[in-house]
Order: sequence, then C-alpha cells, then structure tokens
Amino acid sequence: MKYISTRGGAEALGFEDVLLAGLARDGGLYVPEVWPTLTPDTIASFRDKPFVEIAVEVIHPFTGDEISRDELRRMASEAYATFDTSEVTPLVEIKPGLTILELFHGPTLAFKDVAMQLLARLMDHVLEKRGARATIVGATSGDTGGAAIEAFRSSKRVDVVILFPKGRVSDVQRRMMTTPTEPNVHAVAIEGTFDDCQALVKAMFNDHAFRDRVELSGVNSINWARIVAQVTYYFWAASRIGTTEPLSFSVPTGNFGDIFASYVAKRLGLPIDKLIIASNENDILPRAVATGVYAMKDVIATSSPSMDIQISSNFERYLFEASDRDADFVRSSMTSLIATGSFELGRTGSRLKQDFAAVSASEADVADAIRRTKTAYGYVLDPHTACAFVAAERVAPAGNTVILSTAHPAKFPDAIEAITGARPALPAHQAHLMTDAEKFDTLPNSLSSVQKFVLKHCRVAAGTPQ
Ligand SMILES: Cc1ncc(COP(=O)(O)O)c(C=O)c1O
Ligand SMILES: N[C@@H](CCOP(=O)(O)O)C(=O)O
Repeated sequence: MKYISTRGGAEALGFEDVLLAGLARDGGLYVPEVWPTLTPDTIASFRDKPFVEIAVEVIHPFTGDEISRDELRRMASEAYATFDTSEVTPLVEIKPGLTILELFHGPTLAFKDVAMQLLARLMDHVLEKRGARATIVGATSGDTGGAAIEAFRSSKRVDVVILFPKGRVSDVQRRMMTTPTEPNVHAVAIEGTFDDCQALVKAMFNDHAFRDRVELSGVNSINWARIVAQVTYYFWAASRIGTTEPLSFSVPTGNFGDIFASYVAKRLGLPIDKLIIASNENDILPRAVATGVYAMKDVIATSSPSMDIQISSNFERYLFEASDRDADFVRSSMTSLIATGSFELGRTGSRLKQDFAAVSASEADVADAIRRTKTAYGYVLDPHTACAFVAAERVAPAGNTVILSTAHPAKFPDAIEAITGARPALPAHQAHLMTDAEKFDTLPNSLSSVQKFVLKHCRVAAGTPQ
C-alpha cells in the first residue's frame, strides 16, 4: 500500500514512512493511493469478533505487508488492554434507535486514546526496527495532548512536545498534560488559539531543515495512522448493533478527523446512511455545507473547548476526494485559506452536501441537551457529545443512529456542574490528578521560540546515541 499527498508534490510512501512522516513534505496530507475495500462477508463476520480482531481486519489493509497481522494483533491487544472494559468502546442504547458509542474508556478519558495507544506502539515498533528516534510536536485543543503524553511517556525512542492554547482547555485536560514527570514529555502553553498551535506545528513540518534535524513526527490527525485507527470503532458499532440496515453516525467535529474516519469506513464498505457533522458555535463546517464557502471567523470559547477550531485539518483530505483527487484545486484552496481566510468549494460543495449533513449546536442547545438526557435517561453527556446529540435530534433520518461520545463528562466538571448542579467525579485511576504538581512552560505564538524550545528538549538534536 502506497500513500500520496493531497497536494501532489511529495514522494509516495509506504505505511511505515507515512507513520513517521506525519505531514507530507509538500505540506499536504497523506491518503492511500488506492482505497481498499472489505467484502460484505468480512464485515458480516465482525459480528462474532472482539474489538481487537475487528481492529486488525480494518487496519491491516492499510499497513499491507509492512506490519504483519500477528504484530498488529499484539500491539492492538496491548493498546486496548489499557482500557477499563474489554469491549473497549461500549455501546449504550438510550432509547430505541438512538445509541451512544462511548469512546472514553481509555486512560485519558477521550476518544483520542483509541488511536493514540496503538500509534505509540506502532511508532516504537518501527523506530526500534530502524534503530531510530523521533521528536513529536503536537497541537491540542485539550484531548490529543493528554492522550499523546500518556501514550508516549514511557517511550525510549520518542520525545514529545505538546502545544496547547493558554487558558483555553479545561483544568482536567491541562493537568493530564502537565502532571506526568517523565523527562521525554513536555507541555507548552502558547499565547494563542488552537489554530495558532496547529499552524506552528505545520510550519515546523514545512521547515525542512528543522524537520530533518529533529526527526520531526506528528500525532495529530494529520498523521494517517490516527485516522485509520479511528475507523475501527465504526465497524465495531455496526457489528454490535447488528442490523442489516445502514446506520447513521453523529460525530462531534473540530479538526474533521473523526468524521473523516467515518467517511473512510464508508469507502471501505460499511453500509452508512447519514454522516452528521456536529459542531459547536464554531460553525465553519455547517456554514461551508450551507453556503459552499469555507470562511474563517474568530474562534469562540465554548463549553466544548476541544472543538473550538476554525481550520479543520482533515477537511483537506475530503477536498482531495471530493474534487476527484485534484491536487491543484486542493493546493490553491489551502493557499487562499491562509492568505484570505476563505476559499470557494466550487464543485466539491454539492458533493459535501450529499456526503454529510451538518449542524451547529449553540451553548443553550448543549446545556438543554445535557439536562434533558440526564432527566429522561439518567445519562450525563459531556458537552462535545451533547453537540452530536443535538445534531442527531435535528437531522438524523429514521432508523438507527449512533452518537459518538468523545469524552467523559468528568473532563469538563465546571461546565457540567454549571448545567446540572452536580459535579461528575473522575474515575479512581485519575483521582490523584487534581493534586499532583504541574510542570509546563509558556511561550509566545512565535515559531522561532517554539523551535528553540524543541531543539533544547529533544534528544535527537542533542545527539543522544541511538
Ligand atoms: C472530546 C472531543 N470531541 C470531539 C473532537 C473533534 O474531533 P475531530 O478533531 O477529529 O473532528 C475533539 C477534538 O479533536 C475532542 O477532543
Ligand atoms: N480536539 C483536538 C484537536 C486536535 O485534533 P487532532 O485529532 O488533529 O489531534 C484535541 O483535543 O487536541
């Protein structure tokens, strides 16, 4: 299996190289040269398989022979043993036809653990094989950072620097990044927004001398392996719901990673009815679907901070597909976005409307949904999941709809307490979190400052022997 860049100007790479590369050298995102498919019989056989086996079947077509099924199975088994349930991502039917897919049973209580726990094992495996080392620089609006630090904190071959927007993540999210004490993990508060953090990361990838010097790698969903590992739970959900009718999925959306994973599941052959993009008040995607123009506004701080995003990285992967793989169109759209803050979707706009429905949930909608589901079903949604609940109520067709629950409500205790009057407790394994000492640096939104920090802290640049 080879991967090509959405901007058409980078060398095609195999899975292991794409895993380590993160962003393509022309600034684009990697996608498979050819989409694999799973047969209806294979998909039907998932009904009797545990999560790990489904993951192996879904991921292996993307790794090809570079990673054997047995190696993949071993790594997936280890990764998902860190979850608090053998089901990994259990389903809860709250009313007939409406099911919550709980993706928050991993160590940092958000859906990021599903991919990150596997990604860390895959990266260590490949680096070990090559006798190499890597420096990961990641951007987070709250959850990717904690998941990455947790997954890589015992890695001997990887240093991790995570940039988060100062004052714009919850206390629990921040502490998951700032309390680990291992010397290879570093959290940095940036004086800016998540979009600024993500732009800094992309700028470091596009500075080839820097990139090569630190062996830069990425764990944001710009990394193809993140997307692939997130495709697994769409198949898992369908296998457990067990209907032959296509399902609809309502997906809380920020960086367009998880919803793009649902699109990949559909391309692989999973029968899907409607894919619903659920945004908070940062409604760039619903506006793009409605108007055919992708136009940035200032970011608004909401009770679902992880989705306070304007530049949805993975939308580029979708544009590439919807334009029938027109790399020139993708490149000029991305150039226009950076230069002017917007671009016209052109003919991809009608495809977007066919492929997705999109809803923006206001803060009042979110609070109302959290109160109503608590009263009606005794179920407390986190604010991100509540956006997906609101979206499903508005546009889901008849039939079975799955709402992706991307975080545990205890990650956002202040927001939940303000809405319901009750403060959700952290699970026992995180009970120490709010009293542990914190360690982090604060930097301005400046590429040179962040690069200096990375150079100072990463072992590759320091010349530590392999
Ligand atoms: C809790 C939570 N829900 C939803 C999202 C949105 O996911 P994506 O960025 O893949 O669209 C995020 C951030 O990525 C998140 O942390
Ligand atoms: N919501 C994310 C933002 C980064 O998304 P990613 O999926 O590209 O890593 C976060 O919580 O950090």
